[in-house]
Amino acid sequence: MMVAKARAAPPRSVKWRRTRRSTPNKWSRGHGAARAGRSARSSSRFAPTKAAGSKGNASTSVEDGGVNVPLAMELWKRANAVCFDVDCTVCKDDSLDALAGFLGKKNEVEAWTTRAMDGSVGLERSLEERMKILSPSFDEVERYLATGGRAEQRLNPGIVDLVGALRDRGVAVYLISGGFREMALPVAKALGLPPENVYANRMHFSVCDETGLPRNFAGFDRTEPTCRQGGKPEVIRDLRLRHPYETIVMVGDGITDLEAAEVEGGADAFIGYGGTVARPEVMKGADWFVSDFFSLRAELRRYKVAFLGSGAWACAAAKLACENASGDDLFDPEVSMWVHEEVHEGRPLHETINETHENPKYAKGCFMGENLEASSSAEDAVREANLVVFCVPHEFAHGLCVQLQGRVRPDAIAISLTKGMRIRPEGPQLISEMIRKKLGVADAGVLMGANIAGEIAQGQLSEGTIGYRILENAKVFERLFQTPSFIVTLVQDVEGAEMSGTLKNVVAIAAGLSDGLGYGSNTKAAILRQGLSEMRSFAKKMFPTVRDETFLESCGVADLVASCYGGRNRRVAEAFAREGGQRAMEEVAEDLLGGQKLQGALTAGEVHSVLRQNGWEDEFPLFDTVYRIAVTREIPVDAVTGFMSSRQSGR
Ligand SMILES: NC(=O)C1=CN([C@@H]2O[C@H](COP(=O)(O)OP(=O)(O)OC[C@H]3O[C@@H](n4cnc5c(N)ncnc54)[C@H](O)[C@@H]3O)[C@@H](O)[C@H]2O)C=CC1
Ligand SMILES: O=C(CO)COP(=O)(O)O
Repeated sequence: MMVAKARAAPPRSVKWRRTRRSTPNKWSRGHGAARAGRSARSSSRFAPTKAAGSKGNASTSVEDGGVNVPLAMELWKRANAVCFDVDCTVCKDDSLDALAGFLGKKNEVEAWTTRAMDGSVGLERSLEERMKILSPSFDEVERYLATGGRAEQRLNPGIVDLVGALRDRGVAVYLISGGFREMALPVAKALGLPPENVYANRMHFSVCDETGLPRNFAGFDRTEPTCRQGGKPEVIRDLRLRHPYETIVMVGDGITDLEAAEVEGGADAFIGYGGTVARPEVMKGADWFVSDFFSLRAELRRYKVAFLGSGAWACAAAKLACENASGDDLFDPEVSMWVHEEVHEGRPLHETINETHENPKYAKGCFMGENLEASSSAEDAVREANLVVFCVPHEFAHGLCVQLQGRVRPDAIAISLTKGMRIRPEGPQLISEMIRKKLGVADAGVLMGANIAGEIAQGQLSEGTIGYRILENAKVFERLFQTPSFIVTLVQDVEGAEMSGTLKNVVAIAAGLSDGLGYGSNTKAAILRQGLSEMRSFAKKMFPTVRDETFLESCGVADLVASCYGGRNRRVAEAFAREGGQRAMEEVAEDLLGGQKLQGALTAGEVHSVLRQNGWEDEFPLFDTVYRIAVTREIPVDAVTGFMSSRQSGR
């Protein structure tokens, strides 16, 4: 939650800015946010980066940076309203300076503009002095606007696109100018903004008695807040009263813009713009200082995706994500992937992946896309990510989460593709829950479903189910994974989806045993039926909120069918049964899977520990049987159909 603004309206002197308070909650967000203090986090993205340099009439070389870039970026991405200053921000020049140039009074006026913008005199005084010097007639203003002052030629590079992008995603855009409406309205028009979104001063003109037409300058409207110091925050406070905006960001080049984010009810973040003039006081005080609008555009709503894991499913899912990320403005096109380091054919695996964009050991033939960047460091892979896709075999999940504690952006949202659970003395924990808690991410859902990796890598039609808590986040992941051949459905049942995906691996072992024994379709159907029933009961005992309907989705019955006919658990169990259960299932898996990991046998052991702890073995005869055949090997392989006799005897 946001903390209240500590500072009252700033005094006229510029000195207050040097003693800006430092707020401890670096990552807070929401309505009425106090601007945060300097960030303790540092990363290549957040550290000041060299910008292309100042543009327009700027003379200083500009560095991007700011006192709290991560928070400002976050607020920028979630802003409901953005207020732009006009002169030297949206526009390459100051309209009064330009009008002065047109009237041959440039030097006198410019000196007063600079004094207002760097804060050495109050805005009202500066405006008064400049207008005294200019004193334009109505005709002169009109002629200026029709010639040198044409809005289209005054706009800074990138602003039209930026405003368009903001409006496309439903962000309200306002112009708040310390200049005059006469100059600001054509600018608003050029940006496609309605006049009511413009806050600026108004000129008065005397009226010719004979023609009734406006003639000479007769002062300006002193009731407009924009004509005085503290006027911009006043406008923003007023916007908040009239609209339910949770987050408002101010963008500008001057002290009066910075001030808009310094007071209670003002903007939640201030982005300093140095593309025209880079003012040292503004650079010093801005939450985020940029030298052009392109960096704001690039950051807008961009999700940076990182995959944790590089096995068969991780690679097939990354292929979907890379395809979408490269063509959808919502995402940063570069997708990073953590690769558990190993040497494959004499080379570090991540190097080979970076060269070929394919994982030759775990997902041969699955070209993920040129935009995939593999790394052997999990920390590096997630550093900039705000979308984390977790897909490691479940036995490695806890270790990886511990390793990454405090290394993931807290505003990140995660999705787990891992099928499995964690057993603790106090009971089972969903992997998604562990991710949320250990990694400290804002939300974690799951993507489950009938997703045999090789088939998805080939582009065969498949379905997936996203189990979510927060719909908005699920929609982002839907957009990341859905393709014409991978159809995603959303269910508000993380526990149901994740438990289904986890438990079906145990049933798939039973199906493989049945295949290995040479039984036909009827026996396998009985295993699937019993398995589905036990999956549902177990899931509900663990998590009472689990919904029956979830088992009818791809993550339920469809995954069960796919895995019991086509999966690795089935295949390994079949081979195990053919050998008469002579070797441990892990050994058989090692022979057959070339390093890929079997989840079903481990899960059978984990599920059994819960059954034993609660005395539930009899209620779950299939799960119990799989454990005794595949894990402890205490009963023969052909006991797999024993659950049928237990039904007969009413067990
Ligand atoms: N393969 C599939 O068709 C599907 C798999 N899943 C699930 O996805 C999860 C990941 O499976 P896959 O991507 O298929 O992997 P995989 O089984 O194909 O490959 C094993 C992965 O584990 C990594 N690894 C080995 N030692 C490790 C260690 N000490 N620490 C961390 N990682 C290590 C390997 O580098 C490799 O990336 C599993 O929970 C699985 O059930 C879900 C749907 C489909
Ligand atoms: O989860 C899977 C399919 O949805 C893959 O299962 P296997 O690990 O048994 O291949």
